[in-house]
Amino acid sequence: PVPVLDDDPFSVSFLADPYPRHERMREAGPVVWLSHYGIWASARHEQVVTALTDWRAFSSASGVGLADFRKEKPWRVPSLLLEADPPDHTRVREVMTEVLSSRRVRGLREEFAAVAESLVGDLVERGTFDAVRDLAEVFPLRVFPDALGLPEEGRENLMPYGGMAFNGFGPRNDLFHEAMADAPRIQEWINESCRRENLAAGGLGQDIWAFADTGRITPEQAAMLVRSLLSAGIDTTVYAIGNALAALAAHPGQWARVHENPALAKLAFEEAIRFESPVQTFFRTTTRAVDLGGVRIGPGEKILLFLGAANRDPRKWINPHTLDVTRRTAGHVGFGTGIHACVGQQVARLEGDVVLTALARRAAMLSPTAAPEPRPNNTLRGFSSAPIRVEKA
Ligand code: HEM
Ligand SMILES: CC(C)Cc1ccc(C(=O)O)cc1
Repeated sequence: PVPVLDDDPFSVSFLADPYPRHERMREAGPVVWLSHYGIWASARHEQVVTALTDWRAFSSASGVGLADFRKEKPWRVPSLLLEADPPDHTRVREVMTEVLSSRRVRGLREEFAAVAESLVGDLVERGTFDAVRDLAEVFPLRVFPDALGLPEEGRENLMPYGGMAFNGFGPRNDLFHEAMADAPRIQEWINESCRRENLAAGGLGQDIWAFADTGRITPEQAAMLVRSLLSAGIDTTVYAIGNALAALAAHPGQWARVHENPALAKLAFEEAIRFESPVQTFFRTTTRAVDLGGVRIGPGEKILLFLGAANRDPRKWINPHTLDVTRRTAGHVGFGTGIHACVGQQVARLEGDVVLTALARRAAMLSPTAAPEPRPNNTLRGFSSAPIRVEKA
């Protein structure tokens, strides 16, 4: 018989302390039934990877949230990337991969590093600061909108829009409704920001629009692909950098290793994404009856994939609950895997690398001055505050 659990994985109590609940789910079986929402779920690495890899049986086109687009109107026009399957997904993914190529991202390093050095230099001089409010929420909003080519005014709408996108994958709970409170105005600003005339030459937005000139994509698709960058490119890195800083401050032995060898910064960021995955969950919808981990799932059913739990599955990781900046992180699903694997992961890695490198060179020690304040979100795990003290090198 299939194990049945009555957890509400989108409740504030679950989101505030997910790891014991993940453990219970993993131990109950490879696939479980969550009766609260009437959905399937897996918290194990093997089944999460199987579902993400088998896009034919586990589709994104019915939405990657709880809402099934075949049964209810999505809160916004579905993404051409995230909420599409091949063949529709294939061509726009190729364009996005070219727009966010390694060479293009390498070209961002100098500017990103300069901003990180300046910001971190000032904060280390201060001696104590809030890793989230003063750094994790500031740095991405300094560098990414500029890389995109967004106008200066209105950028304060970016995190709230990310809040809509990420809470929008969950049920219509309080987190969802609070995020959507100002939806029409924010969506208007987002749609304006996707228009070609509002994007600066030389930015990633214009790079996308240039593909419309070649006929590879239509102008409508170009606007929607810019919207994808606005949806996915800010809150994810804000939470990831905040999580990395909070985790490293809580593990002084790990920070000491990064400080003595700043080249470890990139690996430390990757391990932090495994250890405290910014993106905790999202869904797939079955297109046929399918067997997953010995459990038979019928067609047209939602399955919730716990990436954060898969990244701590003892069947895959040694000492999964330990932060180890020298760990071999290959195989973590913090950026997903398969055809929808994060197309912006090189940008994310660059941001984490330059921030942690700048700090590694300047701070001999980090220590928390108060417990980090969780910031509940239906999809993202992170903090609204993480006060730390730094000891100058
Ligand atoms: C640490 C930061 C980030 C994390 C943890 C993250 C995580 C993810 C994950 C797990 C997926 C897979 C979704 C799925 O399989 O349904 C994904 C897809 C995606 N990400 Fe990221 N992401 C991050 C940063 C970014 C950035 C900076 C950008 C833009 C520059 C970006 C753009 C996208 C896009 C467009 C997709 C959809 C790809 C597709 O469906 O083909 N992400 N991301
Ligand atoms: C982890 C993913 C769910 C992040 C994400 C959000 C939105 C989009 C989009 O294309 O709008 C793409 C990726």
